[in-house]
Amino acid sequence: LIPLIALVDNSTADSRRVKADEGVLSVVTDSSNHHIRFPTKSLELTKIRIQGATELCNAGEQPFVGKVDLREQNIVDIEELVELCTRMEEACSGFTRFGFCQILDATDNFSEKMIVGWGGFGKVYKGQLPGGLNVAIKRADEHAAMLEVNSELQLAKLQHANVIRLLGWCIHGKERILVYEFMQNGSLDRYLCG
Ligand SMILES: Nc1ncnc2c1ncn2[C@@H]1O[C@H](COP(=O)(O)OP(=O)(O)OP(=O)(O)O)[C@@H](O)[C@H]1O
Repeated sequence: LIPLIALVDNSTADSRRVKADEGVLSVVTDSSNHHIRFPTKSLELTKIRIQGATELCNAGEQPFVGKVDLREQNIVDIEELVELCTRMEEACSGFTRFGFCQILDATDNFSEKMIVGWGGFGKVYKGQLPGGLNVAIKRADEHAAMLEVNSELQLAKLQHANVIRLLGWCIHGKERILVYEFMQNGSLDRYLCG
């Protein structure tokens, strides 16, 4: 499981080499632009640098050794992915960023039996976090347009007693996942429409 992590700095002529800041892994991309070489084994890759900008994003913790083929990992466009992560970090600041492994654990590997509903965004799974908290995990369909993810996010940012609370999010490869508090009593439409 390789996450969406890259240090890609196109801001200078010798853009292939990305310098490390404190706590940030230094990587060198090869000429095909599809590989990222990790000069050393890192067990604590926690941040990414984007386009030479100063801001750093949490990028989860993953072990990496040597060379990673982004295409094999279904990460087709690393820049898009990095940009998406940045936007999510901005849009969802204050919300937890869940690791994909946490999501897999919580949903028993997206088991069918954990599905509680299906909406315009995609399937909704019931999950349980390690502390025992029940959550609703919304997994965007592969074809779900970015528009839907964004509008879901706009709604999620509303903080109100009568609006389901967004707890966090996860982006992994092509996966777009939102984690909400779980509503034990089901959907309102069941009460309204029977
Ligand atoms: N937080 C939650 N807790 C419990 N169940 C949920 C939660 N969120 C969604 N569900 C279940 O998943 C179903 C689909 O929800 P979702 O919000 O994705 O779509 P919708 O609002 O019903 O439709 P649309 O996305 O098309 O507007 C709901 O009808 C409900 O049964």
